[in-house]
Amino acid sequence: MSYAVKELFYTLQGEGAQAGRAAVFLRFAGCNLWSGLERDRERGPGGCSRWCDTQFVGTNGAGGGRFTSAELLAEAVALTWPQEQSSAQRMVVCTGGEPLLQLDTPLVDAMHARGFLVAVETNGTRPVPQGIDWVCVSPKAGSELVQRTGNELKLVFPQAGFEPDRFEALGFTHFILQPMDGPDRVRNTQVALEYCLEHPQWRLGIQMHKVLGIP
Ligand SMILES: C[S@@+](CC[C@H](N)C(=O)[O-])C[C@H]1O[C@@H](n2cnc3c(N)ncnc32)[C@H](O)[C@@H]1O
Ligand SMILES: Nc1nc2[nH]cc(C(=O)O)c2c(=O)[nH]1
Ligand code: SF4
Ligand SMILES: [Mg+2]
Repeated sequence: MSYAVKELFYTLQGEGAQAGRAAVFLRFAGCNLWSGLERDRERGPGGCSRWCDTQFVGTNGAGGGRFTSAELLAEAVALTWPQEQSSAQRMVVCTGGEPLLQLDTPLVDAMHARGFLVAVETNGTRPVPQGIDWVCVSPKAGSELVQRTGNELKLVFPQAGFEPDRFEALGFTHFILQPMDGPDRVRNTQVALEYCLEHPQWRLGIQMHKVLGIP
C-alpha cells in the first residue's frame, strides 16, 4: 500500500488549540472539495477551492510522490527528535488536501508504533478512522458534514450563509473561528474578533505560522 503525499515537514502547529506545538506535518495530495481546475480558483465552483490557502496537488511538478508507510515513518522519525531526548510526545499532523481520502488504520498504527500522537485536519466530509488522537474538523459551506464530533471545530470565517451557531451543539471541545486569509484578511479578522466578543463559546484562532513566516 502506498500513499500520494505532497510533502512532509517539521514545523510548529500554526492553527487551532494546539498552536505553538512542534509537529511533523504529513500533507496528502488530493482533495474531494477541490475542482482540479485552475480557472475555478478565479470563478469559483461555490466551495473552498476559491479560497484554499494550500498547494497540495503534487502531480504538477510541485513535488510529492507515492510512499509506503515505512518510507513515511522513516522520514517522520528523521525530522523529529529522538524519543529518549525529551519527555514531549512526538506528533504528526495529517493534512492535505483531504487526509481522510487516504489515511487508514495501518498507517495510524504504524505512526503509533513509532511513538507519534496522530492528529488530523479534515473538512469533515468523511468519517475519521478509529484511533486518531486529535481530530480537527473544518466544515465547508456547500458540503455535507459527516464527522460531527472531535477535539476542535475550526471554522474559516466568514463563509456566506454558513453561520457559526449551526455548529454550537455538536460534540467538540474547542470552537475556533479562523479568519479567512486572502485579500480580505484584515476585515475578516475584525469580524471574527467581534463575533468572539459577542459569542464567547468561540475563540479567535490566528494562523500563527503565517505571522511567523514559517511553513
Ligand atoms: C488546507 S486545509 C487541509 C485539511 C482539510 N482539507 C480541511 O479543509 O480542513 C487546512 C486548514 O486550512 C484552512 N484554510 C484553508 N484555506 C484557508 C484560508 N484562506 N484562510 C484560513 N484558513 C484556511 C482549512 O479550513 C483547514 O482548517
Ligand atoms: N505551521 C502550519 N500549521 C498548520 N496547521 C494546519 C495546517 C494545514 O495546512 O493543514 C498548517 C500549515 O500548513 N502550517
Ligand atoms: S477541503 Fe481543505 S484542502 Fe480541500 S480545497 Fe477545501 S480547504 Fe483546501
Ligand atoms: Mg496550511
